Amino acid sequence: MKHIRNFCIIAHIDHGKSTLADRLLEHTKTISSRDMQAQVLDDMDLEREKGITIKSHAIQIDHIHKGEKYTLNLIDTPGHVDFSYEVSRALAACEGALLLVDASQGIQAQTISNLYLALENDLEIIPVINKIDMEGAMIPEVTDQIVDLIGCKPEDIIHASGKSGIGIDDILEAIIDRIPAPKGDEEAPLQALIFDSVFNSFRGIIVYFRVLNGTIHKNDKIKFVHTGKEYGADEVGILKLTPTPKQEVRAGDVGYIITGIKNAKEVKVGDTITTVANPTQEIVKGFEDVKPMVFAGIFPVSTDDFEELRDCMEKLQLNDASLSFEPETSQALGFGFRCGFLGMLHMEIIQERLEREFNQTVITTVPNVSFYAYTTREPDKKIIVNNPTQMPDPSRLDRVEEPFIRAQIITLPEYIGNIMSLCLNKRGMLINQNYLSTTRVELIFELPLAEIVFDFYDKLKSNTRGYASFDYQPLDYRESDITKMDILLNGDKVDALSALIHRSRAQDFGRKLCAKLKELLPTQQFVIAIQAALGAKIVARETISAMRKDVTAKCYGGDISRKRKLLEKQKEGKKRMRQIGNVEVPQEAFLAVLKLDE
Ligand SMILES: Nc1nc2c(ncn2[C@@H]2O[C@H](COP(=O)(O)OP(=O)(O)OP(=O)(O)O)[C@@H](O)[C@H]2O)c(=O)[nH]1
Repeated sequence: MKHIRNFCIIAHIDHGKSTLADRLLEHTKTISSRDMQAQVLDDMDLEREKGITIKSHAIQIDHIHKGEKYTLNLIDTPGHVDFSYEVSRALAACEGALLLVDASQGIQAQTISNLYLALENDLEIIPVINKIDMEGAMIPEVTDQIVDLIGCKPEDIIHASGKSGIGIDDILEAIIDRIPAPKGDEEAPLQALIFDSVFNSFRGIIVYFRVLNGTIHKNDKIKFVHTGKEYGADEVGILKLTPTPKQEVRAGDVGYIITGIKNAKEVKVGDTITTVANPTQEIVKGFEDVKPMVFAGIFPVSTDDFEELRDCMEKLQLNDASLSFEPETSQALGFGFRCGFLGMLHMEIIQERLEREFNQTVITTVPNVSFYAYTTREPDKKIIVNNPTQMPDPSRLDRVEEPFIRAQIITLPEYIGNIMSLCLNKRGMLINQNYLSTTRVELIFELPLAEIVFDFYDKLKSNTRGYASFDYQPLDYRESDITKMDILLNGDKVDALSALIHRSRAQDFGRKLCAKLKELLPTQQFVIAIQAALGAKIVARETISAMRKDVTAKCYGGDISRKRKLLEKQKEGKKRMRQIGNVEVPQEAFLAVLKLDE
């Protein structure tokens, strides 16, 4: 165990984690140059296409240092704020973290939040200034920022470039010298923490764990403490580039196990594995349950596929413990699921994974945050509203509360004005303004979550020409004037298009939404009236006149790749469309809220 080091790489998004991981793997010959490809750990197609890490990835590196052989378990983690739950789980399996800071960008919002997560887990931090090969590298400035932030000495900071390979030896040496070896007793009863799992169509369910105490052997009879279920350890092993079977995995190490688990629900991330013969008395402290930030419905395009969709969602949940869902019925869309996501990017990824990995064609409905509502009859009883249809009728409604967040924005002083007007426009309040140096300022705002989940990040970027980073934490619930906006097509209310909105915005929102729907709904052989209503009051109206129908020309508004995708989908025989009354509604229309023009 003296020769094991478990570490992860944490950083703000795009500061170069995956590229640095590639260099570490290459340098230690974990991957031969023949197998090497850029961002080798990002093995999902989606990760490669988007150039972002979505999942944490574990891999074992063998490394000889001063004549002794070491085993280094590396866990690469995502940088985007939507995936910080992945990061916190990865941290629990490590004793140390490389904290990368891009030399041209300096410390950004997620550098700080990920650092705090690492410190909460008592990890040894190795600060690294990365991308020093870049022309815009500001090494002295970034050094000062890091020294200020973590209170280390300038000489503790390693200078590196994942691109050109500078500093890789120094990093390997620091991992071995500075990160403590794992503690634990190989002879004690088995205690292994499940930190991830995945459904593999050939092998079944693969569970990833970190052994804290004891040893897990092939063919051991094991038990999951939380569920109480017992299994045979058909295969145990370690995580090389591909899973590599072993006779045993000992305390301190990271590994995988394959058992005959059939039901995805039996595996819970954060659960403890022990043996039936010599069970541990202690449960490892698991992970906090994730709190979803955004809710939306996911419906099969054809109602017959509901059970199949449920099965796929359960399998996907194995690999993404932050996804939550429960059955929902919509008048317009039939049976589906109300799902909780960590953010909009997460929602998009889930939809894409369902389509790519599980071959499902789904419709996603208007996302909203979770509100609390109270009725006049029972003013103390909180009703959780994750779906506009759960909002009590206005005549019974006492009050509504909405979630607020604390946002931290780091930017250049010249953009303070733009950011102030953006945040005030989003019903935000400035709480603090703090100069980190003469060229960098940190702004703290309190904002309603509903105002930031959809397009805030994009707006922030465009208002600051990219010179702002952003992170947020949930704060509390505050009373607010939230109202339900209904959409009617030819006089029929379409529940899947309803939205919850602050009253001050409602009129304007209704008008824009009707205009957008007019663009997105295909013209049909009859007139379609689109109306927005607050209670019984119609606040906006648009009309689509009758015309001969041309599905692709109208509903995808000229976006070629979307159009091609639609055509492909149609070839497969399933359109992402729903017939509501006599109106055909394409997927895009359900998400029209996200595309409203300012
Ligand atoms: N010049 C230079 N560019 C780099 C270096 N390391 C990474 N990059 C570039 O920076 C971008 C982001 O790198 P990634 O390794 O994908 O960053 P990441 O932190 O893993 O991103 P996420 O996982 O999505 O958070 C890519 O375009 C890389 O080519 C470096 O050392 N020097």
